[in-house]
Formats: sequence, C-alpha cells, structure tokens
Amino acid sequence: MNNMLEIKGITKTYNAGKPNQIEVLRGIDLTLKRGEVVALTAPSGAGKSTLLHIAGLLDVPDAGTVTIAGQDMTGLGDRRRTAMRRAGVGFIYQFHHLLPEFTALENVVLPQLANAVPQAEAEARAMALLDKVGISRRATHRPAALSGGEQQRVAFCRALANGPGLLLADEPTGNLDPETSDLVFDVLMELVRDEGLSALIATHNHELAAKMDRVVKLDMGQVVPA
Ligand SMILES: Nc1ncnc2c1ncn2[C@@H]1O[C@H](COP(=O)(O)OP(=O)(O)OP(=O)(O)O)[C@@H](O)[C@H]1O
Repeated sequence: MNNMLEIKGITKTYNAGKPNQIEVLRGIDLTLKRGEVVALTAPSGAGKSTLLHIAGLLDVPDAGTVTIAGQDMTGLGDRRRTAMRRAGVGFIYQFHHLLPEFTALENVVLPQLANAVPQAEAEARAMALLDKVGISRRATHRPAALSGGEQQRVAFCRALANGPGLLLADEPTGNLDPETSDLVFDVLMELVRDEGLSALIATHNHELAAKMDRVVKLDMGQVVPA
C-alpha cells in the first residue's frame, strides 16, 4: 500500500436537478503516494475547494471513491467519517479559523482531546509543534494577539496535532502579504517533510507550486495537463 490518497471517478453537482445546478467535479482521478507533496492549481471556481473537502472527508461526492491509507471511505456514516477525519487528515484553510477565546497552545491541544489523547501528552505534542514553527514563546497568547503569519503557523500545528498521514491545504498562505507568505510557506513545507506527510496543497502561486514534488491542474471540474 504505497498510496496515501486515492481518488477515483469523483463527481459532484450542487443543486442537482434544479435549473441552477452546477456540475463542479466531472470525474476526478488523483493519487498521492506516501510522502508526496502535490500542488493543486486551478482557476477560481474550478472546484478546488470542493475537491479538497471531499478528499478531506468534510463532504461526500455524488459518485466515485476516496481511499485514505488503504481504507475505502465510501459510504461511511457521518460519525465514522468524522472519526476517520479527526485521526487521519489534517486540514488547513486560507483563513486560520482558530478559536478566538483559546490560547495558541489550547487551539493545538483541543483536537487531541477530542481524539482521546490525555491532557499532558496533548500539551507536550502541542508545545513541540509550536516550537517547530518557531512560536512556542507565544503559546499562551490568544489568536488576536498574534500576527497573521503567526496565526497561520498555529493553524498548521492544529492541523498536525493528531499526527495525520495526510494533509490538505486550501491556499494556506493566500491571506498573507507576499513576503510573509513565502516565509510561512517554507515553515509549512519543512513541517510536512519533517513529519513525513503526504500533502495536497492548493495554491494560485506558481513559485510556491514549484517547491512541491508535482503539480496537478484542475479546470472545469477535470484534471488537465499541468
Ligand atoms: N454549497 C454550494 N452550493 C452551490 N454551489 C456551490 C457550493 N459550493 C461551491 N459552489 C460552486 O461550485 C463551484 C466550485 O466551487 P469551489 O469553491 O470548489 O471552487 P474553487 O476552485 O475552490 O474556487 P476559488 O479558487 O475561487 O476558491 C463554484 O461555481 C461555486 O460557486
């Protein structure tokens, strides 16, 4: 089992059967090998976020299969799908979505507690991750006291808190100024390589895409030559 993610024949239509229906994904096949880091590029509206949400078990396709670490995720009930996602998939959004009332450390601890990791162990893992991205000294600060780049680094740690094998990221540095974006992106790549993750990272930035192993291009709901 050499593949971390296998997507086969994925289709998705919003508002199916209605006059304003939108056929977003039209038969997507995509495979990520273990340890492979792949850039996903697409024009706006091509279905990139929809595909990432389906791959990350946040949404279900109309047809096709998603296999993660050799396990077929097709047809799982909501509860089981959530459990599989919590344990096996890390997701990073363009906007950090950190919980504002909790500190940086707590934001990285909480998903582990939801995954039944003991508190002390969760805190140790959270501190180690914050240290790796260079912000352990801000561990007790709330998100509002952190810069955009720092907030996003905390979000990276949160995504990796439960040690997933697969990381999915939807324009993870798209909200930052170009200089900060480059710096924070390098931190992310280091983290991904360090943790030995497979990652599918959506970006509009061709320089960032070039830092990854391979580029997959999506257009009009299909994979097209990059
Ligand atoms: N819940 C929904 N209901 C109806 N249409 C939707 C829904 N979610 C997305 N769409 C539509 O599906 C298409 C693809 O959306 P998606 O967010 O996957 O694109 P994207 O490639 O990520 O775009 P962007 O780069 O602009 O974020 C768009 O036309 C969008 O308007």
